[in-house]
Amino acid sequence: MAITREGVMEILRGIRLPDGADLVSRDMIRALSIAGGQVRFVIEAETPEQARAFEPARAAAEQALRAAPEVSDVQVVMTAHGPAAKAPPQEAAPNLRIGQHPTPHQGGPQRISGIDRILAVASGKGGVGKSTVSSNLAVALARQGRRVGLLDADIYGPSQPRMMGVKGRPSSPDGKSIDPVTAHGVTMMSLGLMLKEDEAVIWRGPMLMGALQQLLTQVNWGKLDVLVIDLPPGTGDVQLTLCQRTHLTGALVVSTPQDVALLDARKAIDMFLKLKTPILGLIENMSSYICPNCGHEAHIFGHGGVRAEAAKLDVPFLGEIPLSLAVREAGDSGTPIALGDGPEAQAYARLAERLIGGGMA
Ligand SMILES: Nc1ncnc2c1ncn2[C@@H]1O[C@H](COP(=O)(O)OP(=O)(O)OP(=O)(O)O)[C@@H](O)[C@H]1O
Repeated sequence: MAITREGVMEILRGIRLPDGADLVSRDMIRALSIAGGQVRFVIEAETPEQARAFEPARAAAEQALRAAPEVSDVQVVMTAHGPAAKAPPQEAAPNLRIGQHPTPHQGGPQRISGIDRILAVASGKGGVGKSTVSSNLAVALARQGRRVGLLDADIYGPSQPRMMGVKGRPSSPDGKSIDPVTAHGVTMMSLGLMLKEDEAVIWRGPMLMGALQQLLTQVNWGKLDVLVIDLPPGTGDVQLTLCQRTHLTGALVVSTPQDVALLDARKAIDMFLKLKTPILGLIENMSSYICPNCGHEAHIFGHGGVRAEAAKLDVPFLGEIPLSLAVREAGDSGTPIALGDGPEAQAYARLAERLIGGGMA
């Protein structure tokens, strides 16, 4: 018989932290997944120091679960929040307004204080997996010890709250600045958290630019090694404003391998070239499909198109992410696949390693 969620929690209640509390009463367990006898979850500490102090508890949790007869394999990952405070579950300051006209701007692209690098994740075409890549890349970078922020700038269709499993409004201590939320070791902010569910954004360009400016400058990001920005698809106002006003380390362009997506990816690349934003590379998403039943590999959207395009345009090819049901399910359930250890998580770990190795993250 497989172990249940309650069974796992019961075992974890027995693991004492240095101050006598336990992992469950402290609400530190995230992304618990039980598949057959395999148990995986994340322990989310509040600071890197706390993560270090709680390491013996992580090891004890793994050992205690392994000893359970219904459990065949255990993986427990410890992640730490950035320095930003965890937001209380409800109520932002009622007088905080998101969506305003932008303030006048002089001079070239500005740096954001406390943030060392900014990566913009872009795509020419909608639905190619840009938001999925952004959240998973953020998680993979955090797992490799980076202090990571994730800004959902997909203002018309913010999907990061769902993909990162975050609910509730961020708080604002003074009606001007906004405390971001944290999830899976990543500090994050999305316009989706400031809107009521089902509320549509019906702003014109200037309001959009003002909202983006607020999200970049009024959020208490704390010290970050890297901020990942999930852009809206295409080549519109948000991209233009971001590249002109903010000092970006560079852009990562996500595409699926088929020609129609590549055509639009080329337009996005052309835009970044014109705006003099470095293109750090192309990522092929939904690259190949491995049937979970028989292991057959199928190339539903083709394969290798993005690598070939990168060679043609003389920009780096950063890697392939397979098309898999697990990626979609993980995104829908708010526990990005990069938290696990399967082939998709490994693809993201390689991508993160490559960016860190190149000084880009
Ligand atoms: N590698 C993958 N395998 C399977 N499903 C995927 C993969 N990547 C993304 N998806 C799924 O495809 C859908 C679209 O992905 P996502 O929202 O990330 O795309 P997007 O490019 O950000 O879209 P939008 O243009 O709406 O912002 C989601 O349901 C997501 O879970």
